[in-house]
Amino acid sequence: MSTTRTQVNTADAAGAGGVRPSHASSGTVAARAIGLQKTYGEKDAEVHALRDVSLAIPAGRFTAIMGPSGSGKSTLMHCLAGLDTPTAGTVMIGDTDLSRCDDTQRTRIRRRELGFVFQSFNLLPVLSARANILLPLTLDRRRPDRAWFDELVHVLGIADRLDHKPSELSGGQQQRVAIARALLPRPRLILADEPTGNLDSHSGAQVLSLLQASSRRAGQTIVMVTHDPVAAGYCDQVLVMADGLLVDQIDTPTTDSVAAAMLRHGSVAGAAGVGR
Ligand SMILES: Nc1ncnc2c1ncn2[C@@H]1O[C@H](COP(=O)(O)OP(=O)(O)OP(=O)(O)O)[C@@H](O)[C@H]1O
Repeated sequence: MSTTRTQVNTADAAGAGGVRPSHASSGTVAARAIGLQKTYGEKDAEVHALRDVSLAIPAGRFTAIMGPSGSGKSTLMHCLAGLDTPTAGTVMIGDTDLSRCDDTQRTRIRRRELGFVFQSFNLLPVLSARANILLPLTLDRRRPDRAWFDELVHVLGIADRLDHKPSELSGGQQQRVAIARALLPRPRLILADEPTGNLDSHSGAQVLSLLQASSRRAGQTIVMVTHDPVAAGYCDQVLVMADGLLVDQIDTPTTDSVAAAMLRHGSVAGAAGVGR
């Protein structure tokens, strides 16, 4: 499908030669996509999920990715996470080019540097909530920070659900277990695909405050896909996707500025999440 959309390129902005985003004062980039393309299917069934996306995720900041359904947000997250291989282009995590890593190196980066919260939670059904939260550290033979574990399960409201299996938890509780699992190892980069999608407004606001504090206090880099302008208002910047392209960037977003951008780019503002 051809497109007349104007493309934004934040990779230039945070790299050489461009206008640096005002908030990226340290200039450090946690992750970068360069000319990223992802095509699913073949011939008549081809879907260009990512057409040509270049962006820089500033370190220590909370970034939202927004855009209409099908615009390529999840595909971008999966490519940034090294879970999906781009058809063309490069993903850099810090200074490491993911495409040049072998499976062992990629696994090490995923375990040591990245944390994920997916729409499907990806909790192991046979394990308790506690064991699920501890799993990334267990696999990496690392000891958990007990105080941080206790704080996380308390703030996320799952302290009394730790001995339950995922099937014994509500969708919102499973989501909060997945968030605790992602945050406990204190990864440098957290990729969260609609982390407040299954939560009521109170729990959603708590999760967003926790994510915001993780970037402001602990310097973690967080990238969150959301459809919700209120959720995006917790972020330092919003990147807007449409038709597999990055089409807009909003610095120091507010609920109103995000809602206006969503309407401009064809999303239904406030369709989901904590804004209702
Ligand atoms: N495994 C796949 N095989 C074929 N097409 C796919 C696959 N995954 C995604 N797509 C297509 O790629 C496009 C982008 O999908 P993606 O899930 O990245 O969009 P999205 O912006 O995250 O959407 P949503 O907001 O609805 O979650 C869509 O047209 C989708 O149907």
